[in-house]
Amino acid sequence: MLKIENMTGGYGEVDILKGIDLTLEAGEILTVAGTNGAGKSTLAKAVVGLLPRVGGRVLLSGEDITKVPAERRARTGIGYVPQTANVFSSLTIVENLEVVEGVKDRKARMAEMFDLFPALAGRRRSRAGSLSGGERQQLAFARALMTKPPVIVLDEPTAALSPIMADESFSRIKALAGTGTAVLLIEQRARQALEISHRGAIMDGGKVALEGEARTLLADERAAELYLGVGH
Ligand SMILES: Nc1ncnc2c1ncn2[C@@H]1O[C@H](COP(=O)(O)OP(=O)(O)OP(=O)(O)O)[C@@H](O)[C@H]1O
Repeated sequence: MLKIENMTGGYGEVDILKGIDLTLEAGEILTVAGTNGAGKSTLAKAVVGLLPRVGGRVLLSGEDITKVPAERRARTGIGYVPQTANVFSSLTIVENLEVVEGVKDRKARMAEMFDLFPALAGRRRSRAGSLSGGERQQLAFARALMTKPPVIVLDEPTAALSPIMADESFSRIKALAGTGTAVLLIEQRARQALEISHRGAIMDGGKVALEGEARTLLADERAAELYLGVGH
């Protein structure tokens, strides 16, 4: 579904990404974990088309989309929920969903989103600016799902959430993958993320330091010691 080949790039002249190869199948969750500054968010931006300078290739269903602008990627295939939820604060929840472009059968899709995010359903006429951080994150997630993208990139979706809300978020992500969506999941809560993932990649210094089946990484002592933290 998604193939990243020898991806390099950064914000200026310096390469933050130093040759990343990753693949993601339909219905698969791939957790990308790693130390602060390893380049996880930069990788997410490169995949969705928001990094100023990118080398290598990104293929979506076999099609080279490396040069496709971010807006078109968003409309046709790759949903993105950035670290800081991008919602329109002055618009209501419903309006935030109404303004997403490229949505087929909008009414039915909005109903599905309210089923998936009951907390939003109860506040549909509230302005996004009045929502809690967690609710805003859910709204950003719902906005990204409106077009039914085959691939979704989530940049630390649980960062602003309480442990209970994070659990809910992980369940939702798992259910989403169960419907066939491919999920690239960047997470600080690496252990929990790997527990719902099929595969994992651990980044260090702009490269993939370790990659494999999620359960293998969870059992890997070196991964645990260096990257997954004790007690997480
Ligand atoms: N907008 C930017 N302009 C210039 N450099 C940036 C920008 N954003 C990030 N960087 C740099 O790129 C490197 C990788 O940052 P990135 O945010 O991708 O790491 P990360 O693995 O997501 O870390 P974290 O877990 O802290 O979010 C860091 O050295 C950072 O300073």
